[in-house]
Amino acid sequence: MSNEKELLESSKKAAGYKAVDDYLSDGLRVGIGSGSTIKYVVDRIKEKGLNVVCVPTSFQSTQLIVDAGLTLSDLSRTPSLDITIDGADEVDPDFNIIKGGGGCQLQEKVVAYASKQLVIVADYTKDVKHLGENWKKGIPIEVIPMAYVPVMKKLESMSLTPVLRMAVNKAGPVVSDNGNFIIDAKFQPPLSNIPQLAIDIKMIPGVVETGLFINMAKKVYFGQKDGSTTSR
Ligand SMILES: O=C[C@H](O)[C@H](O)[C@H](O)COP(=O)(O)O
Repeated sequence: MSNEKELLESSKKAAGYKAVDDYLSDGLRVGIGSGSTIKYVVDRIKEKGLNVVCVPTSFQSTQLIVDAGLTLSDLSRTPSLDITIDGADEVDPDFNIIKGGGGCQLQEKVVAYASKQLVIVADYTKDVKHLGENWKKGIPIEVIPMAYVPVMKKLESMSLTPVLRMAVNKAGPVVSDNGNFIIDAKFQPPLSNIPQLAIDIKMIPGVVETGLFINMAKKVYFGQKDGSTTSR
């Protein structure tokens, strides 16, 4: 691993460990987010031997929980959660968040909404003044397949630049855990009125969910290069 990659990994680990240490205890019902930082949350839960019930937010998250030997549940059995810990692609000072770099934003938002609180864990590159400062891939938007062309046209009329997310080791588009497509709506920062933009995108017929998480997280941990964490 290059030095920069190592620093990034240790910052993810720092954030994941700190959130578990500060927020989790035996008996809690916990939403487990998705992405590379969440791996460290699961590692820490396992390391501490915490007796928690885990509800996943993706296929990847389910695998992490199962592989770690933690108790797996779902929203049918455990519809109310004490807390969800999840990653982020970017967080601005108003706690507007972009998620969905891994295409998991739909289940992540459903699980976060079922939780009393959402705690975000992220590396130092995600801590920004304006959304789009470091994250250049746009706002991930999950759409039903038959609607993707008109949804893209509508997004264009909203001054966004939509791109259908393509698979890497498969021909054609990425298919989400829910059988849908993902459009990445690129934008020129800074965005204005992000809460309204989130509503406007969500209102387009065919859109299932957006990766804009507004007013959902109250606490964010950013891992730093030296292995410490900052929070807000
Ligand atoms: O779809 C993916 C999720 O929203 C992730 O939580 C987000 O992309 C951050 O992932 P990572 O921890 O790998 O940066």
